[in-house]
Amino acid sequence: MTLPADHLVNTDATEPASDLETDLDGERAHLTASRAALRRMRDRAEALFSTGGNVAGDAYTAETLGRTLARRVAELADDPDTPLFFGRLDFGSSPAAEDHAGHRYHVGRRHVTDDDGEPMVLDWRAPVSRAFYRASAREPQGIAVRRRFGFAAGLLTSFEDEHLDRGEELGTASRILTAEIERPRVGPMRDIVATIQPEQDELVRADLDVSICVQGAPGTGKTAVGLHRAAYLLYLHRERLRRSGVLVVGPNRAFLSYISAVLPALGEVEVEQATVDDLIAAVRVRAEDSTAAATVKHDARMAAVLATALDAHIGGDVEPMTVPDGSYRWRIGAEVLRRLVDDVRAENLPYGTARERIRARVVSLLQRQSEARRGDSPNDAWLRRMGKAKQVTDFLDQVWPAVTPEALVAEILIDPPAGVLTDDERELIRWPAAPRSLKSAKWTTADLVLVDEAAGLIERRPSFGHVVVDEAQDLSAMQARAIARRSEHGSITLLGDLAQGTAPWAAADWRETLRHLGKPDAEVVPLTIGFRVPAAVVAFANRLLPVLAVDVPAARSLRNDGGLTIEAVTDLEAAMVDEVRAALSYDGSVGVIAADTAVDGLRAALTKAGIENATADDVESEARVTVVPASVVKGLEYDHVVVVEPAAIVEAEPRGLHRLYVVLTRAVSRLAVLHTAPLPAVLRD
Ligand SMILES: Nc1ncnc2c1ncn2[C@@H]1O[C@H](COP(=O)(O)OP(=O)(O)OP(=O)(O)O)[C@@H](O)[C@H]1O
Repeated sequence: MTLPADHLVNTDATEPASDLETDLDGERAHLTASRAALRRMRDRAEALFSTGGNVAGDAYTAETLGRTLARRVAELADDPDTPLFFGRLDFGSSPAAEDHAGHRYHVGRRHVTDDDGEPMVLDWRAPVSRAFYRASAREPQGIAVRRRFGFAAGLLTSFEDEHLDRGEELGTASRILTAEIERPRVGPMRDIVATIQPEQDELVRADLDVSICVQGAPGTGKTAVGLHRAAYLLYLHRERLRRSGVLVVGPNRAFLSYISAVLPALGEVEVEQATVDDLIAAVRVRAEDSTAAATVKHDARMAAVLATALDAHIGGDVEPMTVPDGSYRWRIGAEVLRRLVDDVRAENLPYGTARERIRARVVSLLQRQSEARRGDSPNDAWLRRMGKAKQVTDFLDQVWPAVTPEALVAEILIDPPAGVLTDDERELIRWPAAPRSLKSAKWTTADLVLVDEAAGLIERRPSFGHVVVDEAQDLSAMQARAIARRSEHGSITLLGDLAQGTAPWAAADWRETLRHLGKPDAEVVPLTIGFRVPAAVVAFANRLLPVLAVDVPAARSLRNDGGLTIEAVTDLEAAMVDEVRAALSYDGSVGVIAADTAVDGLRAALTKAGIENATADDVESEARVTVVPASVVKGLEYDHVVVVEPAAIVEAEPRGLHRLYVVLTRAVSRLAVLHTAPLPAVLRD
């Protein structure tokens, strides 16, 4: 197929159109050959997978091999709608080209090799591919020509060349980049591998042991950067991260559904994605706190309250111990036992680990006596029996009693200790009555952070190799500590925007959050190019910034298209239905955003008008219209956004203006604001 010349974009005006078409045909042939090679790779992997069980010696090896091969088969899946490659690098002959001088590489989503093992497509994460994202006219990094490909429905339709060796560079003026950014959104979030920008790439390719905090205005690609960094790190440190794991933390389930397809599309299927509450849910939530009570429970001082309360369990009176053992009786004096407890205490272990350490030391003292008397070493069964001996357990229960996380939290909620909290704060969190049992306790969402903190004091938990935390401005100190416990030996990518902080405890400065996360020295890096929100909409939303009391760097929108309408109406539902109908005449998704309490009414109005609509967490829905409560819209985006009654959104919560800022920055193309009540003063003309 030959395309008309205007489909071809090329910075080299000296090249005649027919040459460009020949070039394009050559690229299409390479695409077809690469797809065929990928299919052969997959066939081979599948054949290995089906025989893997026979060749592997034992069941364990067979299972491990099976898992590896199954993942390999999944990795090699070819999606006909996503291009196998999106770029090409032609290395020149300058010294910077090193071993690649004169070589040409296609860059894509995964490695594809021909039957001789020669690369046909390089994975975007490979070291050579870095130049695709970073090379510039000023620093060509050995590249003579960088080519970007334009695709439509899986078909290669155009390309753009930058002769970096001749000082040509398109940067954000690239038409292929612009088309990608302006492509209508449908369904879940997509990957951005073809168009990662240099400032983003620097973050994506940061080393595994580096923790970073990214502060970026709405739509600057923070989420995209975090997910691509996870994929990059998994590629580079596959074995290490498979053992320890990679975790992505998002603000709510609607957001997690929205981003859930990005990593699998990049071949990464083994990343855990969770909200903080999911991550720490150890008890069933059956009640809600007042905001004031929750704010106390999320305060960092609660860590000290719990630690002190736990410490108070240690150190009852020590009596000498006598343990019967057949015809023998072993004795340990009080002084020896007291010293043993003090020694373990000085080791600063988690409480439960320390209790077991004391048990082990007592058994070892008994063992020494037995060896001296019997002349041989006791077996494992004897050691276990001594460890469980009533006298040993009684001693432990006396000096270091077992405590469960729930019991410890219940203790401080039944009678909040004085010392750290003010009297008012203690009354706020006090349970009106002690529950009959821990099972029947009316735990709240905020109690989850307390139970998790208590669990962390009692038992150390395994650390992920890398944790990506999105919308991190809303983390409370206690939530940050919960994440710190899960990333103690790993690194963190923290993503957020202080201006979008809506939680009562939202961060005012990143250093504080980083300190609670145990990464006080992580660099705070700004992202400043906006890929989502059109400039006119950004300008409107930015009028709120001065009243949000945060110090954040301004961003520049790459989008000069799009539209903004603000309309005072008398019938909100009718006006909303009209707006949605108008939006449906364009391509792309439509999001209606309103105060949480208004959502059901708006959905009913749409349904009555015959317009199919869905909720934000229903990603399977075919409906183009989604009605989203303002409280869950963070991180999401729609081509057309209809915001209904901003005043109600602002009034619904203490940080309502921050919420409105989030709501107004969800639009990719058009934003319509409908109101009956006056807009907040700063938004009025
Ligand atoms: N380099 C890029 N090329 C193309 N599209 C991009 C690029 N970077 C980001 N985008 C797109 O811009 C949109 C916004 O990105 P993303 O959701 O990651 O921003 P964000 O900073 O997390 O926003 P928010 O603050 O609202 O959560 C997404 O559709 C994303 O795919």
